[in-house]
This record gives sequence, structure tokens and C-alpha cells, in this order.
Amino acid sequence: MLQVTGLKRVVEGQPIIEACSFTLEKGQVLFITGPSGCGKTLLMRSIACLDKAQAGTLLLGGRTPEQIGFPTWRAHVMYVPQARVALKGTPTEFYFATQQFHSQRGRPRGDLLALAHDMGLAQSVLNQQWSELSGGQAQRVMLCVCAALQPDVLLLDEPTSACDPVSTQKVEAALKGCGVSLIWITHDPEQPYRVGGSMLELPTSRIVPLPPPPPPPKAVAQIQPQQP
Ligand SMILES: Nc1ncnc2c1ncn2[C@@H]1O[C@H](COP(=O)(O)OP(=O)(O)OP(=O)(O)O)[C@@H](O)[C@H]1O
Repeated sequence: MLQVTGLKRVVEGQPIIEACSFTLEKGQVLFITGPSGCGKTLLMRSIACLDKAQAGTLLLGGRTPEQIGFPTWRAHVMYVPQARVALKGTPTEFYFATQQFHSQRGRPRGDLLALAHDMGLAQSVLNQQWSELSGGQAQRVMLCVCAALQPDVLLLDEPTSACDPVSTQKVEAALKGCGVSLIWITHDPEQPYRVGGSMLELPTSRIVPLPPPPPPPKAVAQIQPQQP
């Protein structure tokens, strides 16, 4: 469905990504891993057509961003940034305002309330001011809103970086079940194993095997109380 071919990013004369190619099928999850600064965010921003790549082609359903139109491309291939975005108003207002964009009109929608519930959020959080939300709440709410907008592909930049372990597992399950193909940056070596999918490693741009499952927790020896 999404085809990336020979994508190259150069920043200030330094090549960061060279000839990155992969395809993402409908419903697939592709993790992006690699050390800090290797270009994971730059890759995502290029795929979302937020930055221009120095070389390479992008196709969604066989059509280029130019053929689809850039605003419509971004509605179909939606980037969710790692950092909190300073927004005014409430998430509900943001969700309905976004649907008024020309590129969003007439598109199918997911169930925002169900997604919020699945990610461990109280419904009331959707009607609080963005500025009143904690970092972890704001991150999950943004993920709910973007998943509910039902793009073809969600580009997730460390989507659980502000979440505690329980919230992380809820977010993983909700994203996996939201019916959208996912490209997912992670620094958590166990996350791809928990969610499932394939993995692209930067800076090599190679598809690599998923890491092995974590070892089971060690049994703790029972200490018998001493007889008096
Ligand atoms: N706007 C910019 N101007 C100059 N250099 C930039 C810019 N954006 C990114 N870079 C540089 O490009 C490189 C890749 O950055 P990028 O944010 O893609 O890394 P990353 O792999 O996502 O890192 P992290 O895991 O720390 O989030 C880094 O060396 C960064 O300093």
C-alpha cells in the first residue's frame, strides 16, 4: 500500500539516510529502530511529506504525493510527533475542527471514545484544556485523536515515551487494533515483540529480525520460616 524507494536525507551537507526502501502492506506494523540521532524522525517527516527528501519516491496505492495532493497525503499518511504540541482548547474541539479540513472531509472515522477508553483515559479528559493534561495524558489523547481520524498509515514517533508501563501496554493494544497500518519508532527492545510486526534498522535501512522474546522472570526461592 505504501511504497518508499531510495529515500535519502542530507542535513547540512551530511548524509543521514541513504537509499531507504520498504513497503508497508495494509494492517502491517513496521518498527523503526536505531541509535539516537540516526535519522528516525527525519525519515518519518519525509514519508509524511513534512520535509523534502533529497532523493527517493513515495507511493500510496500507486500514487505519488503530487498526484494525491500534499494536504490529502498528510491526511492519509499522518505523522504523530514525539514532543507535545502546544494546542489551545480541548481535544474534542481539536478533533472536530480537524474534520473540517478539506482533506479530511468525507473520510471514515474511528470511535474516539472507545479508543480513549482502551488507552486507559477517562472520557472527561477529552473535554479538558490541552494545557491541563499531563505529558502522558496528552500523548495518549493525541494518539486517540489521530487513530480516530483513520488515516491509511500512522507514523508514530516513540508513541509511548511519556507513558507508564501499564499505559504503555494499553496503548500498544489499542494501536494494534485500530485498523490502521503503523510505522512505529521505538527505543524499547521488547515493544516490537509485544506488538508484533517487522523491523527496519537505521542507519543501515535494512529489514532485520525482531529481537527474541524477553527471558521469563526468574523464580524467587521460597524462604521457609525457621521453627522456634
Ligand atoms: N532541523 C534540523 N537541522 C539540523 N539538523 C537536524 C535537524 N533535524 C535533525 N537534525 C539532525 O539530523 C540527525 C537525525 O535527527 P533525528 O531527529 O531524525 O534523529 P532520531 O534518530 O529521531 O533521534 P532520537 O532517537 O534521539 O529521537 C541528528 O544528527 C540531528 O541533529
